[in-house]
Amino acid sequence: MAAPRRRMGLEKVGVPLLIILSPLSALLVRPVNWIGLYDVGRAIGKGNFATVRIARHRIAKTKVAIKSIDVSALDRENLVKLEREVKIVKIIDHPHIVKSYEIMRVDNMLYIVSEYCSSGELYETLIEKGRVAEDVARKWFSETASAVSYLHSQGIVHRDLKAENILLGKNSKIKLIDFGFSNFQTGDQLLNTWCGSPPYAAPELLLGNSYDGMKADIWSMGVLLYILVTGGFPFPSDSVNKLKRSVLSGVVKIPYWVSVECADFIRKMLVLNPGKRYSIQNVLQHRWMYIRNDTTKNQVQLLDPIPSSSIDIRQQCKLNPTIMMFMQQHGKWSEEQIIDAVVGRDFESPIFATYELLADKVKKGTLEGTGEEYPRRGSRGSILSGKANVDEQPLTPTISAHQLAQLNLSSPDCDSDDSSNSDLCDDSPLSSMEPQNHEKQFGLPRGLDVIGNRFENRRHTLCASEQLLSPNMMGQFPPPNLLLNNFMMNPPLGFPPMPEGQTAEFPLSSLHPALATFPMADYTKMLPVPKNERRASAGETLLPTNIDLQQHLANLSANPASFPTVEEEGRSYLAKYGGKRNTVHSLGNQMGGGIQNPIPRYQRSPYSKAPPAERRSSWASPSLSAQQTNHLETLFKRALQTNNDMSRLHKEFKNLSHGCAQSQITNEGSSLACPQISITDEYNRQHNIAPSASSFDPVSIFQKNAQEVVFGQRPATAIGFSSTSFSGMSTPEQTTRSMDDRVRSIVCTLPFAEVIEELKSSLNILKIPFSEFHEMVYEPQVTEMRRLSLPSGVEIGVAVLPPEHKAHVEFAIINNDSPTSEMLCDQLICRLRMIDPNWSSE
Ligand SMILES: Nc1ncnc2c1ncn2[C@@H]1O[C@H](COP(=O)(O)OP(=O)(O)OP(=O)(O)O)[C@@H](O)[C@H]1O
Repeated sequence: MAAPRRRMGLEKVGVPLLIILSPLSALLVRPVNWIGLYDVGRAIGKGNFATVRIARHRIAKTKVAIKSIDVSALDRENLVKLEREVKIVKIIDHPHIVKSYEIMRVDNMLYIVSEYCSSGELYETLIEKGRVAEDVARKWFSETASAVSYLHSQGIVHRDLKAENILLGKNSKIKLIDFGFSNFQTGDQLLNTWCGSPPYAAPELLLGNSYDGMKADIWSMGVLLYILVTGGFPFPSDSVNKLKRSVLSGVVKIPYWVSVECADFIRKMLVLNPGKRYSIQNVLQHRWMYIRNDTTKNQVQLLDPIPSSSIDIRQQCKLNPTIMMFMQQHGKWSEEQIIDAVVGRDFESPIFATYELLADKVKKGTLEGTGEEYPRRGSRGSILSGKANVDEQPLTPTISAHQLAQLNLSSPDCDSDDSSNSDLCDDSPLSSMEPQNHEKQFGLPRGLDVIGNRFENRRHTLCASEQLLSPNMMGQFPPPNLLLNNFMMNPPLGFPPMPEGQTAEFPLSSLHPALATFPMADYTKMLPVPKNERRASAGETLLPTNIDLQQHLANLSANPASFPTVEEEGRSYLAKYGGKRNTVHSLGNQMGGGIQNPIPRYQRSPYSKAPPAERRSSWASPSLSAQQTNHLETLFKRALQTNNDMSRLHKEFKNLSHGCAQSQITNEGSSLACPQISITDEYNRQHNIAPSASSFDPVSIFQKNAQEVVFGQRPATAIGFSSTSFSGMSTPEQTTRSMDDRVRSIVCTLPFAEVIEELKSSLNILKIPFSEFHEMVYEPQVTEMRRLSLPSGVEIGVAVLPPEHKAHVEFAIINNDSPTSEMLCDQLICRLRMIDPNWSSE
């Protein structure tokens, strides 16, 4: 039963501060809710094997986050990862990476103490607020890029970059966390271990190839930026196989509201071929990062090169005498002890952590105007002389111990400043734990009733021995897809073949001699575990290797499932979570604890807050229902399985089209919602097909390249059959349409802006309200399109299109049969013709 809820202050520890600080008394007296020099409060996060709790350092009075891991629950791969994480967090130091202060090992538990970020995960913010404006995205993304740049410059790859691993600190400052999958990578070295979260995984990882971890990080950054500016995943899918297929199709659909520069930037990061994908240097230099002056200023500041070893620089500095004195008084440590720990960067010593926490406090004091310079760790010189290398005259005005005390040693009662223990004395059950040993308090899996509701939906990163693919999912490989097959048989540059056996990337023995005796796992041989063990992000064995994939493709099932559209995902997401602050995950660890969340994280699409108008990706192509789309897709796939027997497909489409006339297969009852072939803009671009080319014959393209037809995944995408030539504009979901009399087109020779002005003023004169939307046409370069949307269901699109680069204007009546709409279109066309004698019709 959960302990009674009551507010809990530090005084509940019940042991005088000085006694607590004595190392001896710490051994003898172990109050119920502390570890080392920290008073521990509620849980603020939960991973697969870790629980993260807020805590407060007793001397510095700084809030910290303590990640506790029960090492005895880890298998050897996770043990290796944990030790690697420990090694990496000790050496990294960057303003946009969560700073670690201390590593504690007590019995079976390992504790990582780090800077506390008060504003939660970026992911939660996105779920709460939906997509963000590009300016905000730019700030967050550039801070992330700055952190990644630093890591790469240190030869470290993160390998699990995602919105869930980005926290927001004070002033919405980005702080990167979770180095559980990080590793070192030097030169041209390739990595083999599968790490990360499927929606963020680079294609080379999805294929199980060796990969360049830095380029894989860039792919994840591309996904991150996409999510920031669209609120949805670039490759929405409900299984890893579908995700893989979607990623490998090479199609990245970017909603019209995303700026040209940003769309270009995203595409440069989401390049299939890692050899051609942006590097972090390219990322930092992309023009989108410098669009606004005020942000540019920030960028320069943020992206200033961080010294490759900031630690070296620190070591040239002196220890801050005030802090030293303060520590000697309050911590009862000798000068030598402090110097040894600080200069030696002994993360396993509370002295080092105390110094660092105090130094950061003082630094904060500087920011608040105390004039103090950043006090740094001491130099070895003082140790050689047997004396602290402490300035008699401290560096620039140093705050006094008294000031420091005032700054940091606020009352232990709950208050609102950083040093407050308000989070420690919350009324969560953990704060009022019953007396028990600290292992129980920290490490063992607890029921969610104890942890608190926030974690019901907590997501995890998957580890090596966990798995994502249920046997079911493994059986759902798609039908032979030409693109995918080609890709695998002839991997493009930079996709080396999968090695026969994979090896661990980190020498076990360098972590601990005993680890060298562990047999290494052959990650390729791991078996799938049941579906209910699925995790949100995946470890080494979660995806089949290249070889597995080919095997699966050879044995592929004839039962392909369909893609849900983003719209569908968004709808079901909203229906389930209705804009509430919810994060979703599949909880539980391998040891058996936890709750199963019904929806894996990669399945979700936080396509939440865009107004309905914005969710429409194509201005004049009404959507088919999910069922209709599924049906059409099934027809298509069946045709593929019968050796491209298109005649049957044609026949079936014809039947479907008949139904269409009676509005039986439409959403809106409009004949325009009849099934049509959707051939993406990417397809057209690749094949240099101009939208107005009369030779464009979707049927023959469909027949010849049936396997290359990409089924859209976004709203308003239609697939189907049409035998007439294409007419009209290329939209993100370019749809072939018949020359329906409900669609009128005209090509003007006037400048784009003038055409728009004329249309708008005509509508104003006619007192017809309209909404104006800026959209992008991919034709073949990205071109701006303006859409005027009338409540009566008339949509007007204007774009300057090649080859003549003239303003194409298209009028479509999308959801009514009213003759007034047709008259209105005629009237508007008439006005355009009057002002443009050189107009032509399409
Ligand atoms: N420094 C911190 N400040 C505030 N919250 C934190 C901090 N570190 C971690 N958290 C919270 O705890 C959660 C789990 O932390 P972390 O990702 O490091 O654990 P993990 O075991 O590696 O998780 P996973 O299994 O998902 O990889 C985070 O998502 C975050 O919400």
